[in-house]
This record gives sequence, C-alpha cells and structure tokens, in this order.
Amino acid sequence: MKTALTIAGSDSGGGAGVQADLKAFSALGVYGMSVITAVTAQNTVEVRSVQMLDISIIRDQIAAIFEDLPVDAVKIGMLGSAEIVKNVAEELNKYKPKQIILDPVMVSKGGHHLLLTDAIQSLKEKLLPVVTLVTPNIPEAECLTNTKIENIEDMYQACRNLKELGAKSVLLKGGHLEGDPNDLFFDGMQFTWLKGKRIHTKNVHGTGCTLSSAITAYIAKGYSLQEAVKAGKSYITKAIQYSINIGSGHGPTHHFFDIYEKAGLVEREENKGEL
Ligand SMILES: Nc1ncnc2c1ncn2[C@@H]1O[C@H](COP(=O)(O)OP(=O)(O)O)[C@@H](O)[C@H]1O
Ligand SMILES: Cc1ncc(COP(=O)(O)OP(=O)(O)O)c(N)n1
Repeated sequence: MKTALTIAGSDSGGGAGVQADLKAFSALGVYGMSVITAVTAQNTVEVRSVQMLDISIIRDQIAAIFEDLPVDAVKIGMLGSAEIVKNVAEELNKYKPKQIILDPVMVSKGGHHLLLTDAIQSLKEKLLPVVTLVTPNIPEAECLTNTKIENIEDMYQACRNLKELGAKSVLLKGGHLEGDPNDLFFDGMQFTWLKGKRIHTKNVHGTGCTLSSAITAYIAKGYSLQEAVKAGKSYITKAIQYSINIGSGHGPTHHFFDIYEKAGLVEREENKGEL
C-alpha cells in the first residue's frame, strides 16, 4: 500500500487542514499519516482560535513516523510560526523524504492569519528550496514574491520568481482571480495551464488543502508531477461540484464523490449552497 504524510493544522470543522488531507488520501486509496502542528477551533464560518503545538511534540511525531513507517510522499500545510517552519525543515532534512508538496497556507477564507508574518521569510529560506512542488494561491504567491498578480502575464512572472527563490516546480492556483479558475503549472522549464470552469457555490472551504493533498496522494501512487497535478485538478473540480451544504458559512469539499456517483446518490442536485 502506498502511503502519504500530512504535516498540517487540525480544523475542528473537518473541512480543511489535516482532516481534509486524510480524507483525500483515503478517497484515493493511499494510507494516511499526520503530524499536527496546530489546533484550530474552526467551523464553516470562522477560525475562533489557534493553539500552536510545542516544538518537541511536533518533532516527536515526525520522528515516530519516519523511524517506523514508510512515507511515499509528504504534504505540508499550516505551519503557524517561524519556529515550527525551522524545526519541520530540520526534520525533513534529516529524514529526506523524496517527494514533498508545500501548500504555503497563510490566511483562512475568513481572513484569520494561520502563519505569523515573521514566518514568511523562514518559509522562503528553509522550505521552498527543499520541496518538490509549491502550490500557492494568488495572495500567497504575491506575498512570497513581493509582487502584484492581476493577470495571466503576472502569473507567468510569479512562477519564474518562485523558481528564482529556489522552488523546483510551482502550481499557481488561479481561483482568486476573476473568471474561470485556471491554474498554471511550471516544472522549472515548461508551463502548462490546468483549465477549469468556475462552479457557482459558496461551499469552497478547504479547496487548497484538498487539491494539494490529492496531488500528494497521486505522487505517492507513482504518478509523474505533471500527471499528478492534472489528476489533482480533476479531483478538486469534482470535490467542489459535490461540495457539502452544511454549516452557515462555506461548506466543505466532498471527497467520496465517486462512491456517490456510482451509488446514484443525488447529493449534487440537492446542493442548496449553489448561488
Ligand atoms: N468556484 C470554483 N470552481 C471551480 N474550481 C475552483 C473554484 N474555486 C477554486 N477552484 C479551484 O480550486 C483549487 C484551489 O484554489 P484556490 O481557491 O485558488 O486556493 P486556496 O483554497 O488555497 O485559496 C484550484 O484548482 C482552483 O482553480
Ligand atoms: C487548519 C487549517 N489549515 C489550512 C486552512 C486553509 O485551507 P484552504 O484549503 O486554503 O481553505 P480555506 O481556509 O480557504 O477555506 C484552514 N482553514 N485551516
């Protein structure tokens, strides 16, 4: 069985973070493991509070996994602080997993900061050069490159700038720009557009986590990076089409849409979350 590890924060509402990652791993038939960096009190409306975990328990979780279990691919999500970034980078440099996907989580949909501002520099210096793929959304890429991204030309330039900063490959997500959500994949040499059609629903909590963990699962299964990002884009599109209309804010993505489709369940038609 192929395996994947997520190093990320916990979302009590189950839509993002470690919970979304483990659901995506399971839905794609990959054995999931987790290192929790922070606990958030969160639902579909807001992040109420955040408690970052002590460095010692974060390092211990990583060591416990790598000293016993096989890890085919690692996904990194919310890290929270510069100290956590530094220590996670040290542990990864020690155990050297071959495939690391970094979702540089900074701010939740509701505007809550999930990465302290002073940690951004550490993320750029200590993690960006170590990972296989980085998957920023537009505001995260703007922050990492200190530039404005308003159009397609800016997206190309941001990918090149991220490469200059040490990234081996980049998936720049276009969901935050107007129009259809087209993502740009840069393998360090060539660009590939992953085109999407905007789905009009408010239930988009955890989309970034879902996409990066699906890509991680596909890489764990042996897909090439190019195949994995394409398969990940199809997965997130279905996960949003079938997103779950629960809670009074942004409902979560659906990970088991295949089972629903095959069983003829009509969850999508019943989705009152569509705008
Ligand atoms: N309304 C939507 N319809 C279809 N795809 C979307 C929609 N919103 C986002 N996506 C896609 O979901 C993925 C996550 O995108 P994005 O929302 O930009 O990231 P994040 O959740 O990190 O802010 C991307 O592949 C993006 O193109
Ligand atoms: C614990 C935790 N980690 C990450 C996020 C951000 O997830 P994302 O997929 O970008 O989804 P939204 O916050 O945009 O809904 C999170 N909220 N919580």
